[in-house]
Amino acid sequence: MAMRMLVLGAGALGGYFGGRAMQRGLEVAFLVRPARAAALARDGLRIRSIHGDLDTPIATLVEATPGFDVVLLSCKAYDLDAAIGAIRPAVEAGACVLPVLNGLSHIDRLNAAFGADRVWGGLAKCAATLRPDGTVQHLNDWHWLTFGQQDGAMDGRASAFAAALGQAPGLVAEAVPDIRRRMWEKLVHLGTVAAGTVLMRASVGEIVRAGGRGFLLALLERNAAIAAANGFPMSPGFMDSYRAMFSDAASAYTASMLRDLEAGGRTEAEHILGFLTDAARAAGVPEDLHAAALLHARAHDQRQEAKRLP
Ligand SMILES: NC(=O)C1=CN([C@@H]2O[C@H](COP(=O)(O)OP(=O)(O)OC[C@H]3O[C@@H](n4cnc5c(N)ncnc54)[C@H](OP(=O)(O)O)[C@@H]3O)[C@@H](O)[C@H]2O)C=CC1
Ligand SMILES: CC(C)(CO)C(=O)C(=O)O
Repeated sequence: MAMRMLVLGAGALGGYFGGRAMQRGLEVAFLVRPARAAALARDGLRIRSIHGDLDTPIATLVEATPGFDVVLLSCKAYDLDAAIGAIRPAVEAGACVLPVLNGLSHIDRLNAAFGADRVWGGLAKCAATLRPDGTVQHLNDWHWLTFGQQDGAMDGRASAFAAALGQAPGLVAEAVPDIRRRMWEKLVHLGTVAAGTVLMRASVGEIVRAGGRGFLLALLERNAAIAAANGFPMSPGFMDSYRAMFSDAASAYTASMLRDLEAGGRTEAEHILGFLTDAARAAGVPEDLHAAALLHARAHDQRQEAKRLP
């Protein structure tokens, strides 16, 4: 019998991974709020991607029901409390939660709500955005969904879910025994691109061409030092590949946080930059660059909330 997946949210990542899971034969329903439900009923799910477009009607729910194996949690961090309430009926009926949120601190909140045996670690290396017309736009060729049970077990439902999703262009799903380390690696990567591109309001290439390679590499080194202080040193190979990425003068790469800010949306500043600023302070790592990026995003969020954006 096909595995059943409930996706909370049909935004950029929820829409992308949910659509790919449908293509792989899983039974997928999207738990959405009324405005998105109405748009999806009218237009269906539309994905535009280098790995193939998708236009399909989808099943939506406005209240979670029992009967799912996995809940893909794909809200922004600032919506987490409401999302926990929304998925509770599915999780209490037996589903596991696979969060794709960036950052780390949501795991503790999910554990407190549902118990660690129901909550997997997870991360997405996939750049996507929801266009104003509701289309999910995949932005590059990254297509990795990585997850794992927190106890590291490789014989449980996480492995079965990875096998059901498979590994093919468009979506490479992998269950791993060391998801905490993988999430720290993602945070070192994301913390660099988010703090760097948000603070400078420019792409990696634009920052490098403006003379900011050292700024980006300082952020990378500091994020790696924070991870190491928390028990997760980055490997030399990891650091070499990300030093190269953050030195590329031709790169158009930006973080989803910069896209949110430029679209006039709210940012996940506290969840990502606030966490890293606190973690830098606790680890004795210089915090000034993170603190400046946090302040910049916080100030934007205040204007955004007060509807004072130009
Ligand atoms: N986009 C990217 O490239 C990447 C994003 N991430 C991380 O993934 C997470 C999701 O990001 P992204 O997909 O970009 O975000 P989006 O804003 O595109 O999508 C989030 C969706 O969650 C929905 N949502 C929020 N709360 C609820 C709720 N209570 N019930 C139903 N739906 C809800 C929103 O619906 P509504 O329309 O009703 O507001 C929205 O559609 C973030 O933590 C981000 O940092 C990680 C890797 C890459
Ligand atoms: C995968 C990555 C780093 C893509 O930029 C991301 O998570 C984000 O921008 O939020």
